[in-house]
Amino acid sequence: MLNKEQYPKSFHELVDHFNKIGSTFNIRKEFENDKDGSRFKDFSLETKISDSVGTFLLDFSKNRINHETLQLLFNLAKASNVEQMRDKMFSGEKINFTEQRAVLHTALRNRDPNAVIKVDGENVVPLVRQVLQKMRVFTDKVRSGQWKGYTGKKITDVVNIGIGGSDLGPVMVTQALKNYANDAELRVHFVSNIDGTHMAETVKYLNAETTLFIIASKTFTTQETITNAHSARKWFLSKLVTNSDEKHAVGQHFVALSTNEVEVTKFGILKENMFEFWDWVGGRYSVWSAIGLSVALYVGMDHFEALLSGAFDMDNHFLHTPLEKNIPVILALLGVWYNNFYKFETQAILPYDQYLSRFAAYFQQGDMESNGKSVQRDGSRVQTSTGPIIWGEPGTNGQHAFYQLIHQGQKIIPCDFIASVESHNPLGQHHQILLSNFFAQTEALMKGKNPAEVKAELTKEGLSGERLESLLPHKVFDGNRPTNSIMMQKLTPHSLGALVALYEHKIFVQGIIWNINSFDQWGVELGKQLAKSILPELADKKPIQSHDSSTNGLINFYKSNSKL
Ligand SMILES: O=P(O)(O)OC[C@H]1O[C@H](O)[C@@H](O)[C@@H](O)[C@@H]1O
Repeated sequence: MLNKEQYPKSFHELVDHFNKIGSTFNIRKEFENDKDGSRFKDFSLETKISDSVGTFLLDFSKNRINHETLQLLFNLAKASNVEQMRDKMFSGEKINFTEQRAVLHTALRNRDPNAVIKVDGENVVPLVRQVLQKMRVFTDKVRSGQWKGYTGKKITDVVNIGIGGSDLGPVMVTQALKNYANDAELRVHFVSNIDGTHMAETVKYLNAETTLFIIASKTFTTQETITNAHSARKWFLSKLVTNSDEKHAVGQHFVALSTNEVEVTKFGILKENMFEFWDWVGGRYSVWSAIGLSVALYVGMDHFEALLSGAFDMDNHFLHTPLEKNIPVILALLGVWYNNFYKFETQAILPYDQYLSRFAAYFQQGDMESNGKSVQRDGSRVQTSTGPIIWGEPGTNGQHAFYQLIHQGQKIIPCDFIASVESHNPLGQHHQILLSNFFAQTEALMKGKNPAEVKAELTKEGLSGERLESLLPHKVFDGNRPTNSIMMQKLTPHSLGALVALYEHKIFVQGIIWNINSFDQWGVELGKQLAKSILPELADKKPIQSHDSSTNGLINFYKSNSKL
């Protein structure tokens, strides 16, 4: 039950509004009554983000909303102090109060030459720019071949060892910007999983003489990353000839991205080979920091900085556009409408772009680690639903996998469809076929197919009588399934930066409305703690009794069957 005092008046007005229209609202009917085509005009935004990013079109007309719904949602955003909290975040206030940290991934991509952003009285902008400059010098050296491996050869392969925010961003962005890279010259690989298979399969065909390892870890204490880093070093050292200078060789092949200089140095990585970032950069927002080094190596520093500029342009849109025209705010509010009033639990992100194949996976962490919370800022229990379950795959692959459920399942899945007008690979008719699917899916999800339409279709196919009647219900589509469509001109470093920042800000706005701290992640701790206590128990074959019967049973099964 909602506690009336906890939610602003606008929330309760939305409850009433939902009770009035929620169960009967039909998007198809709205379009059927939309004789002058105003629904698209009223519920879409064509916004030029900047010259370099270009125009984003957000069509949100295929949602279960009318003008009143939107107005009430904007009221909710205002009553929740979204604008004030946004300004606090950008100005470096410690809004991540459980960790007593500022939330300043936006400072990493601030391109204003005169910007001043202070944390504890210190302007962080010069620090950010120093690291960017260091990244430029380093990436230029590696890419040009000036940086040599221990036998004097040019680096051909980069292995980023990291997990969570120190992996997913670089994985997603290097994939997205593959067109800007040259795999014949320099390839990137990612090892995240503690499963030895990940490391073993990655280094299998690599040449130690031409491989550079990046150890990416904000804390430099993450078990998976540090274990993988030690294994990488062991593999690397095993490839050296007997009289090599190990320390020197490691120096040429291992660099670190971290906030923790002490641990980096302990590992044996020289300070000059450490690229620093700061505790006010959250792991899942760190691709804009030194954590993006693998991206910069792969596509070059100019393209990496273009990514930052694109994000900065979206930051400015978010900062300076009234809520009613603010793309991240609108996406966030639509999500709140479905999450808190319709009680839809999941949200699919469906890019019609092979380059964005890891985009949904990236925002699984971005969204679910940020807003998968149950406690409000004052420590009391949240009385409504919070972060959605995020999932998705690129179209058209998803169409042949899980779209059946989206079209005809009992669950309603609001979906974001993302596509570009132009393809980097205009192979024959491929792009038009891709886009025809992109357009068709949201139309089909909205319209569905009613029994009369199915009947007419089956009759035309020559079916009648019992066969027709028995088949009919199976071919009916309810429709009324909500979608957003986001279109941009082309997937470039600029537009990608803007797109990622757009989703980051969507997550931010929702976190503010739910009154939670979107910037800590205590929920990942418990499993880690328990794993640490279980590890020593796996050292021998002696059965254990220290857990519940299920956990004991599983551990003892392993122990009795392993070759310990
Ligand atoms: O970069 P690190 O410190 O290795 O952390 C890696 C990941 O660890 C945990 O899962 C969380 O804290 C994530 O937010 C983080 O991205």
